Amino acid sequence: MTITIIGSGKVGASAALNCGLRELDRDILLLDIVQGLPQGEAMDINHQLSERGSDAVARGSNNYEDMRGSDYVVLVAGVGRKPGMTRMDLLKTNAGIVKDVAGKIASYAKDATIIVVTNPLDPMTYLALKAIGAKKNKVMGMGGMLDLSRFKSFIQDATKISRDSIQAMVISEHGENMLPLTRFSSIGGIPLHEFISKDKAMEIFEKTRKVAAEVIALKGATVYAPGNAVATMLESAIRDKKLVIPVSALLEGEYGISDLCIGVPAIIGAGGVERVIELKLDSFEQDVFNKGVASVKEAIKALPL
Ligand SMILES: NC(=O)c1ccc[n+]([C@@H]2O[C@H](COP(=O)([O-])OP(=O)(O)OC[C@H]3O[C@@H](n4cnc5c(N)ncnc54)[C@H](O)[C@@H]3O)[C@@H](O)[C@H]2O)c1
Ligand SMILES: O=C(O)C[C@H](O)C(=O)O
Repeated sequence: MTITIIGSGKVGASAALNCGLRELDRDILLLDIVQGLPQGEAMDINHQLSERGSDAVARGSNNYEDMRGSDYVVLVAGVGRKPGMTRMDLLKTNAGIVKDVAGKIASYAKDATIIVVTNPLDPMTYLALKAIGAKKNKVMGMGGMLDLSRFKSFIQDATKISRDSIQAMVISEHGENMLPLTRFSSIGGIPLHEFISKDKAMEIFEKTRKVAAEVIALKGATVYAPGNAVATMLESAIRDKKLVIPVSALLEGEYGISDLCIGVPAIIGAGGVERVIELKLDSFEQDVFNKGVASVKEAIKALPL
């Protein structure tokens, strides 16, 4: 079995390290167009893995043929946003890269389970799915899983209760219309609203939506949490854990939406996206979700399909 990570920059390398630490696979292949980068990252990662007793081995390559027959592929090639930009501002540049990489995946690992990370996440997930010609359950975007980790960290900050007891959900666009669902979040199974006021919940809602831009303004990119989020999704698929996590998935009637990828809760197992879970949204939540759908729909119109 092989996990191939296409794009060995900051997030690709972090994803490889997190996969290695969890020993999700013995063979982790890092690919990139920059000579030396994936090879150097693989060496550095292996030095840490050997000290941690993990038998996973990373290798680096600039040759797409090396990914032939990979079972899991992470597509994280592309540019990141600069301070002041939205993720959607990357649409044109990254669509070209994702289309090109999707062609390689179609040639060498068409049947793989694919996790898309490149931004803007929801349109890129849709583009990859269509350009690869993969089955819809085999392609999912990583966005909500990362938003969720931020949301949980703000809940912990507000309540000072163990992160282990916090359950939360974030859906909709991984972008300007992100929807942290305070109503579907809980601590120890007890609704979040028993612990924090409505005002505090609203404050956390806004912080979750904006915090990635804050990290980018401070250090240039988000790195560790995205790498971990990718590994959590892969772990659920590889170990058939059937975690309920938010992923960008192709909707075909769920939430009244068709032919569009957007963040929704789903069961992730050996079959990939095994089931999309539909939630009954209230009017405020539905309004944000509708805006997310409209934004992704508009972006899809501009894709090189
Ligand atoms: N979905 C999310 O939650 C999430 C989180 C973090 C970052 N991202 C996105 O992930 C992408 C990568 O971020 P990063 O910080 O790792 O960027 P980075 O610049 O550090 O790395 C990107 C890498 O992609 C490589 N690349 C470009 N074109 C390629 C191609 N055709 N084939 C192979 N490799 C290619 C580059 O050489 C570079 O090494 C960005 O679009 C960023 O916005 C998404
Ligand atoms: O915010 C970004 O541009 C990167 C990524 O989507 C994130 O949420 O960390």
